[in-house]
Amino acid sequence: MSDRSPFDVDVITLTRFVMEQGRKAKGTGELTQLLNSMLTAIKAISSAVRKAGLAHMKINLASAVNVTGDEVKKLDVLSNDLVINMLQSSYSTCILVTEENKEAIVIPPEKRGKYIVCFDPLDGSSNIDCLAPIGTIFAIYRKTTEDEPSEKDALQPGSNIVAAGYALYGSATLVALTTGQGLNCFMLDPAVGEFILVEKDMKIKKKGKIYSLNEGYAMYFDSAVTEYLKKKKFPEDGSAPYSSRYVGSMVADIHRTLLHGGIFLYPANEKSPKGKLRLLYECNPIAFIIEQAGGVATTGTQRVLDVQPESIHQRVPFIVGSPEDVQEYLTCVQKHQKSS
Ligand SMILES: O=P(O)(O)OC[C@H]1O[C@](O)(COP(=O)(O)O)[C@@H](O)[C@@H]1O
Ligand SMILES: [Mg+2]
Ligand SMILES: [Mg+2]
Ligand SMILES: [Mg+2]
Repeated sequence: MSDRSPFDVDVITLTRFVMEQGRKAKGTGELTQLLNSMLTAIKAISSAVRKAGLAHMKINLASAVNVTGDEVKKLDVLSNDLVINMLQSSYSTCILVTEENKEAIVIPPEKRGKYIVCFDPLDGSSNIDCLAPIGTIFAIYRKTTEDEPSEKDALQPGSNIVAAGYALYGSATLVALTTGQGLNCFMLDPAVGEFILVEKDMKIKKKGKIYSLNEGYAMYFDSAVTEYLKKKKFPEDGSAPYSSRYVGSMVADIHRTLLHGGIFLYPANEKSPKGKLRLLYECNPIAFIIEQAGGVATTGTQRVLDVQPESIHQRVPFIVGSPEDVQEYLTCVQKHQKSS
């Protein structure tokens, strides 16, 4: 049909994209199975997120808190169950690590595959009730040992990631996905129930004009963060001050940073000496994604993807974004390290 037709009859769907990547990699198809199962869970979560208000799913579970001390709202639990069930039935995973389960989940032998998935089923849960954007984050690793699968298999540095992605449930539902050959974005077409390729090989700007962090903790920030923020608000070189944007859902803040450039910070502070964000299912996947787009992700003292994890819910300080912006922050860190 002519390319002026309103209906694209050769549209690149995420399912098609994943199959093509799998063919190129001459793989067994197991990663394709895994990614398609993850996408089914994301579509179901997207549908639940959009119905939550009507289905009274936002009623807080009074007493429920998860292992990292977050109050667990019903949508968190539903999203967690969806991802676990879809991944378990994909016959491609052996270990699952999720924010909502204290222990790693060991897949029964008869359903096992070679992949480990670390995921945050619902990111930004404090924003569910006010209908602000929320997301899902995942990172996929290969099992590297022959012995019985255990939590240890998930304690790999982020540099071992095979594939990583996030879903953003905003004004539309978007999936950003990389299998290590660049970052691609797909938008859900609810009429078709498929994710359509909208941004190929996405790259972040070298430098942006937006900084993003929760300034409510300013009295707890260290001197490097305090100095960095002062430079953004009162530039000494006569340039315009940066804008401040903070949604409080990391996926939303990261996607804006990817699109417009700039820097996102969840640094260590007096109240949270390791920061708040978790290495395995928040910082590593986002760091992998940002590096695929030409950005930088640091703990302030080392590249995030080089951190050797010691426990599955460990937290790290997380500073990520445009290379020149992150470098300017690191210069402040080095200056204050020298003077301390
Ligand atoms: O409210 P704070 O301290 O600024 O923390 C906001 C951060 O907490 C989070 O909501 C933590 O993620 P979860 O909602 O998955 O626990 C991030 O999405 C967000 O960046
Ligand atoms: Mg939480
Ligand atoms: Mg989260
Ligand atoms: Mg979460």
